[in-house]
Amino acid sequence: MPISEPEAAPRTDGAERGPLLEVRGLRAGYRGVDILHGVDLDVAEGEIVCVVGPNGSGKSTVFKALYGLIDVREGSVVFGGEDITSHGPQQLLTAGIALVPQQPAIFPAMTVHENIELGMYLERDKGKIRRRVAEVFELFPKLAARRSQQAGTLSGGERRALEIGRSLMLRPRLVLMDEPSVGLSPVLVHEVFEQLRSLRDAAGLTFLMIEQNAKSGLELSDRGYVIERGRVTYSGAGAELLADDEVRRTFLGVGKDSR
Ligand SMILES: Nc1ncnc2c1ncn2[C@@H]1O[C@H](COP(=O)(O)OP(=O)(O)OP(=O)(O)O)[C@@H](O)[C@H]1O
Repeated sequence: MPISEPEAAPRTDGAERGPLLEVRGLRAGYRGVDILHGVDLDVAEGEIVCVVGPNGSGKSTVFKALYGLIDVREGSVVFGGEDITSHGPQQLLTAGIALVPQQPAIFPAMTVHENIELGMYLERDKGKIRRRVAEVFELFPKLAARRSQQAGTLSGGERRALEIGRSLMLRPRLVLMDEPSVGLSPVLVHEVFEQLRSLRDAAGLTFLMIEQNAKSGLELSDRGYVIERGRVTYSGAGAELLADDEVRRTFLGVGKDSR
């Protein structure tokens, strides 16, 4: 598939070389106060992994620490065998990690095509940009059909797809997704999550997401981590966690909706 053509960064074999992303003993917080008290998590190549947990448990803080937005006080983050602890956003992009933020970051007055191109705004080689845009449109046929449409006229699900598509312009190996379900109706949440799954299957992408919508997130994911008060308290296959009585009682609400 396009994402893994020759220009792409060489892939490692997760089974032989360990996880693509390896987080060990992550300790981080704000103004001298630790929020994360030694978080460990792994993401293998081609996996979809979801971090869930109650409000204020530290999910966003994990992402901020991974993405170099706050200082890591202790612990390490290794990506594809390279120590990337405390790398800033630009270094992480170069290393092959993209972040799709929770807040929509599209430019509504620009077309879908122009928004996608912005994923490579530092690139001067027009041919390369054209080829990458074509790859993204191949993965997102619905966006391709709307390429000349103003991005501001897209539906919520299409906007999310646009942001994901734009993040793929630099051919990341790992995409961090900050609460992809936020602001979307249940139907659109399902659509976006199906999209992630098909991107994984079609383009071999790897996703690590945080989700408040624990049920949808874990249903979609290969594996999940539950974070409580800055510590991982459960981990396992998404389906296993969903079936676990304690996890259901604590995070999903027995007999209630997951949110
Ligand atoms: N910039 C900040 N300064 C100080 N404390 C912060 C800051 N950001 C978050 N916190 C605190 O860190 C703790 C964890 O917050 P975090 O946003 O990581 O939780 P979360 O699990 O993502 O929550 P939610 O599901 O509500 O988004 C909370 O107690 C929060 O008040």
